Parts: sequence; structure tokens; C-alpha cells
Amino acid sequence: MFHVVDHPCVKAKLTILRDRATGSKQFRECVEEITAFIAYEALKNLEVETVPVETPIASATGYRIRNDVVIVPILRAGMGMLDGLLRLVPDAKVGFVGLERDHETKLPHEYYCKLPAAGPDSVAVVVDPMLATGGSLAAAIDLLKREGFRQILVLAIVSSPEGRDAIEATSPEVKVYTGCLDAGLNENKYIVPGLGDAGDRIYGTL
Ligand SMILES: O=P(O)(O)OC[C@H]1O[C@H](OP(=O)(O)OP(=O)(O)O)[C@H](O)[C@@H]1O
Ligand SMILES: O=c1cc[nH]c(=O)[nH]1
Ligand SMILES: [Mg+2]
Repeated sequence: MFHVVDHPCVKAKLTILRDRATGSKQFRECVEEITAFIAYEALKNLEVETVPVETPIASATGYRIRNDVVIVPILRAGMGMLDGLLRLVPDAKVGFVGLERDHETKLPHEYYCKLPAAGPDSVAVVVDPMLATGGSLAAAIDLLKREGFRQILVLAIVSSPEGRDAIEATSPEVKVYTGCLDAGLNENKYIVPGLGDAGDRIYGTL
């Protein structure tokens, strides 16, 4: 399932991210903010359980998230989305997958993986701002499946039709939520119009 979060606030923040004049500080802040909007929609089917709560006036029914939420940023750029998501799910665990596209082949190279154990109620929430060819996300999903994660959600900010089709072909059960679906990829496999290299813009390494 592939879902574009269609919201005026997402559109406005995306415009700031696309703008080549936006500097790293504002870029980072905006990535964090837009992540919360996308997550709001992506997490709406998490399971809750009831807990009693005493208000100053009376007893009431409270709720807490029942799933074991495991946020998995794909390094580096995915780290920019982590805090935005942790604000919504402060008790989530965090696992890390390090992947970098080879500049020649455009294929992802894995350089790090540290994930908590998967349980029956675990929901892995993979975060990476860019879904281009889909190679990096497919590799991350493979890793998570091998580690036993059965429920996988993905939060992206900018996606391409090529990336969408690649994930739908290999992992149709994975739900992808994205801020937009752009026109396609250029000869360097960058998203067009996109926002450039997300990792470089977040960390000022242009
Ligand atoms: O869909 P794909 O074609 O695989 O491309 C998308 C990947 O490329 C970017 O990471 P990059 O390799 O630039 O690493 P970085 O985050 O360290 O900059 C991006 O953050 C994704 O992980
Ligand atoms: O457009 C793209 C494609 C891959 N990685 C990025 O950061 N941007
Ligand atoms: Mg990069």
C-alpha cells in the first residue's frame, strides 16, 4: 500500500525543503516537522489498550499504545526524521540500518545494522526522507524481515514512481506513507524535482 499524505501543511513544508536556498538549520527543522504530519496519518492504526486515569474531577478511561513500536532510521538521512517521530511515540525503541548508495552503481551498500529483537506485537517504522529507486528501502525491509519483523510501516518525505513500484512488487504488504510522489528519476537516479541529496542538506556536506 502506498499513500500520499495530502495536507496543506505538508505541501507548504515540502516547498521549503525543495527550495535550494533553504539552509541546513531550517532544512533539519522542517524535516522534523513534516515527519510528525506524515506520522500522524501513518500511525493511526496502532493498537491501543485501556488504562484507568484519575482526572481532578473523576475516574476516566485512558489509553496507551499496545504495540512495540521500533523506529528504524536508514542512516544517514533517516536520522533527520527520528526526533519528529519520537515526539509522537516517546516510548518507541530505536534500531539503526546504515545504507549508502554507491555513486557508480546506485546500489545500496550496507555498513551498519543494530536492531532490537522483534516480538509478536512489534511494528517496525522505517524512516528515510527519499524513496528513489527503492533499492535502499528494499534492502532495509529485507533485513527487518530476516530479523523477524512482520509488521512494517515506512515514512518517506519524497518518493518516485520507480521506488513505489519497486516496493509494491517485492513487499506489497508493507505500507508506505509519503509527503509527495514526484515525476521520476534523472540519469543519476535522483528524484525530479525532488529536493537534492537529503543527507547532504541535513548535515551540511554539500
Ligand atoms: O531509493 P534509493 O535509490 O536507494 O535512494 C534513496 C537512498 O539514498 C539516500 O541515501 P544516501 O545513499 O545518499 O546516503 P546518506 O543518507 O548517507 O546520504 C536516501 O536517504 C535513501 O536512503
Ligand atoms: O533524490 C535523491 C535520491 C537519492 N537520495 C537523495 O538524497 N535524493
Ligand atoms: Mg545522501
